[in-house]
Amino acid sequence: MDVTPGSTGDAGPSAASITLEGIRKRYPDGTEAVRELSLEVKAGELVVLIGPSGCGKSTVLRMINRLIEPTSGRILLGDEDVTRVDPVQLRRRIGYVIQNVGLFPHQTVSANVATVPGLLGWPRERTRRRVDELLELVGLDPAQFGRRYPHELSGGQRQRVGVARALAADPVVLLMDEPFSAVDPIVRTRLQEEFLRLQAEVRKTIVLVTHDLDEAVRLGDRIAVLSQGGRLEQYDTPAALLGAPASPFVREFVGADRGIRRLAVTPVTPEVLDPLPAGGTADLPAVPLGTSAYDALAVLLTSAADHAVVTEDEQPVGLLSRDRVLALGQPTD
Ligand SMILES: Nc1ncnc2c1ncn2[C@@H]1O[C@H](COP(=O)(O)OP(=O)(O)OP(=O)(O)O)[C@@H](O)[C@H]1O
Repeated sequence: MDVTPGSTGDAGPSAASITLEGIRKRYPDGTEAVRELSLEVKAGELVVLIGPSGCGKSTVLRMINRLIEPTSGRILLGDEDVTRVDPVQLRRRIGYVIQNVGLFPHQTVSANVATVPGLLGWPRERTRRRVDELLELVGLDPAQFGRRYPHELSGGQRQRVGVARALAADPVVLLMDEPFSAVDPIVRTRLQEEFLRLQAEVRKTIVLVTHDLDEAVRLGDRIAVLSQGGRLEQYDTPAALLGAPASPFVREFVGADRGIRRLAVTPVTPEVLDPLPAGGTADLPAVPLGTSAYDALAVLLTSAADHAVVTEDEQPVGLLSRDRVLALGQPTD
């Protein structure tokens, strides 16, 4: 697999779809961690696995890179059955990021990021260029951080090195198990935002496990909600999941404040606007079209107005009432 800068700009050869076909995992002690799960992740898509503790999320993730062998079922990367690939070779093509990063403590940041290129036998100069490129991509200056050791970094910086290391050999898939949970909430939000920017650039196929519904809603193109035994309760976009939970289990799981969460993922669109008043809109607060309903509501509450004027290219296009915004948070089921 070649790693030419610029070849990572779309979901072409640098990302592969993942298909789970009726996978099952029964541990030797008889625990049925995953009874039967089928799921398809498109190339370049970020899918979040979420569900209560012990429902089998990590087991599913680790079956994809064969750290855990499925008891039965098939897992395809693109159209290739992973159970027929040598597991060591497979793992070099799948980036894996875990909660406490798992950096090698006695190796520098650069050496950590160079791990997989080293295993693949890349020439030294190519590896060096790739390491610098990746450190820059995750927002760490190679000259400043490349020679440090993991203990000389903050938790957030370590996390970024973990992501850079996972991306080093341009994997076709990235698996992330609670990647942001070891840092405090403020750093966490910032890392999530940076990560979304990074994903917009590299467009990997990503499967991410989390306990945190806000994180799932913020990051996921689609969210798979699992219950005990790896049962798939719902597989949907964040807005659809929050707007129309498919079962009482999902409704309870997404919780009572889902209206607020829904506002955060619902943009203000022309359909919800009222016509502009004849008398002008001079005193009303303004929000651009496409703003989240959550941010629009915040503007209305802060200005104590009943309406905001919605703009496109700074031109007023309609009026948004507070009632209309609140209605956007109502479930559709
Ligand atoms: N090696 C093992 N042997 C036996 N049972 C196991 C093993 N590993 C995990 N399990 C069990 O399989 C089930 C699923 O575990 P898994 O770690 O996949 O869940 P999870 O959803 O990732 O949990 P958490 O959110 O708490 O990390 C649990 O009941 C767990 O106790």
